[in-house]
Amino acid sequence: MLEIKDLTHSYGDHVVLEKLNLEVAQGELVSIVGPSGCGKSTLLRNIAGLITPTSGSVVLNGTPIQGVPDDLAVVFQDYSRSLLPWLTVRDNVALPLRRKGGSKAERRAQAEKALESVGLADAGKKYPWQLSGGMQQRVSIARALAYRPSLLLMDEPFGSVDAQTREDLEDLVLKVHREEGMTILLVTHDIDESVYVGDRVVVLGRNPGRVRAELPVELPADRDQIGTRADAEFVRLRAEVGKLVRGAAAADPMPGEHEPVAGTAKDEKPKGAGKTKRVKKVKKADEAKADEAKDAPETEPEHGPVAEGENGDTVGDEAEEAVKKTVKDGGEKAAEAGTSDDAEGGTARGNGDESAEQTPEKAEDKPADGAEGEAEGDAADKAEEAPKDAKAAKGDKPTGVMSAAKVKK
Ligand SMILES: Nc1ncnc2c1ncn2[C@@H]1O[C@H](COP(=O)(O)OP(=O)(O)OP(=O)(O)O)[C@@H](O)[C@H]1O
Repeated sequence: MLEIKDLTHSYGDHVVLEKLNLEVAQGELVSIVGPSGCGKSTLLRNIAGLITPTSGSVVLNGTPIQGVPDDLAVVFQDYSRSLLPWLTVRDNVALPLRRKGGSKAERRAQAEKALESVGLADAGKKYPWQLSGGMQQRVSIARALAYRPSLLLMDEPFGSVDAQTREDLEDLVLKVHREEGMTILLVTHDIDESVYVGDRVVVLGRNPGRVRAELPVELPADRDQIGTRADAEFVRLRAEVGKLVRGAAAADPMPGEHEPVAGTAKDEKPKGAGKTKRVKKVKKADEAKADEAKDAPETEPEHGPVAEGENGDTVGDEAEEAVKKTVKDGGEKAAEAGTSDDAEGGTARGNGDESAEQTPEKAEDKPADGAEGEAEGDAADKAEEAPKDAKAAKGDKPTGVMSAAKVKK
C-alpha cells in the first residue's frame, strides 16, 4: 500500500535521507526508530506530502504523493496544539469528516462512535481544555480514527504523556489496529514501545538516514503490558533494536554527542582531562562500530557529524505553507491530516488539569489568525458552541497560528 523508493531528502546541503527504500503492506503496523536527527520526522513529512522529496518517490495505494493525500491522517506528539479549544471534543472529532460529506447528524454520530472506541464516550460535550493530557491525545486519535484513513502516521504520539497513560495509549493503538485493520506507521524514540506495538520494527541509520535494519516482530497479536514485555522474544528483540539504534548513533554522532563541550578553551581544562575523556569516548564509539559491523545487516558509509540545520525556521516555512494550503482549503484538511497542529490556528495552552475547573463565559471570544479556515463554513455551528471563555486555561487564551519553530514536534 505504501512504497518508498530511493527517497532522498536534503535541507540545503544537508542530506538527511538518502536513497531510502521501504514498503509497508496493507494493515501493517510498522514502528520506526533511529537515533535523534536521523530523519524520522522528515520521512513522515515526505509521506504526508507536507514536504517534497529531493529525489525518489512515495507512492500510496498506487498514486504518487503530491501534496497531502485525502486518505491519510497524522497524529503528532503535541496534543495540546492539535485540538481546537473553541470546539467541543465531539466537534473536534467530527470536523474533518465534513470533507467526506454526510449530514451534520451523521458526522456527529461517527465522532461519538470514535470517541467511544477510545474510551471517551462521555467526553463529547466537553472542551479539550477540560480534559487531561492523555485524554486530549485520545481525542486526537479518535479524530484520526473517525476519518478512517487508509494510512495513519503517528510521530511520537505518546511522547508528552505520563508512563501509565503511554501504556494505555499503546494498547489503544493495538486495539484499533486489530479491530480496524488500519495501516499505521509509528515513529518512536522508545525501543520497548517499538517492539511492543509493531508488526515490524524499521531501524533508521543516520548521516545519511536510510533503513539500517528491518526486524519482524513475531510476537502473538494479542499483547499485554506485563506478559508480552516478559516474553523471551520481546526481550531478545528489544536488545537487538537497542543495539542497532545505539550502533547507528555511535557511528554517526551528532555534534556534541561524543565531543567535548564546544567553546571550552583548551588551556582552561585540567591538563590531560579532556584528552582522556575523549579517548574513552572514541574507544566506545569504535567498539560500537565493531559490534555494528558484526551485527548490522548492511554496511553504512562513514560520515562525519553533520551540523544541525535551521530546523525551526525552515520547518516553520513548510508548516506555514501547509497552513496556507489547508486554511485555503477550508481548514478541514489540516484537521484530518493532523497538520492541524499548526493549521488549526487556535491552541489550548495549559493542561486540561489546570483548566478543568474553568467555566466558559464569553461566547464572543473567538480564535485569532489562522483559525479562519476552520471557522469558515462552520460558523453557524460554532456560534452556538463556542466556548464561552476563550481563556481555556489559567492565563491562557487561544492563539493564532502557532509559532513556526514549534511546529515540528
Ligand atoms: N526544515 C528543516 N530545515 C533544515 N534542517 C532540518 C529541517 N527539518 C529537520 N532538519 C534537520 O534534519 C535532520 C533530521 O531531522 P528530523 O527531525 O527529521 O530527525 P528525527 O529523526 O525526527 O529527530 P528526532 O528523533 O530528534 O526528533 C536534523 O539534523 C534536523 O536538524
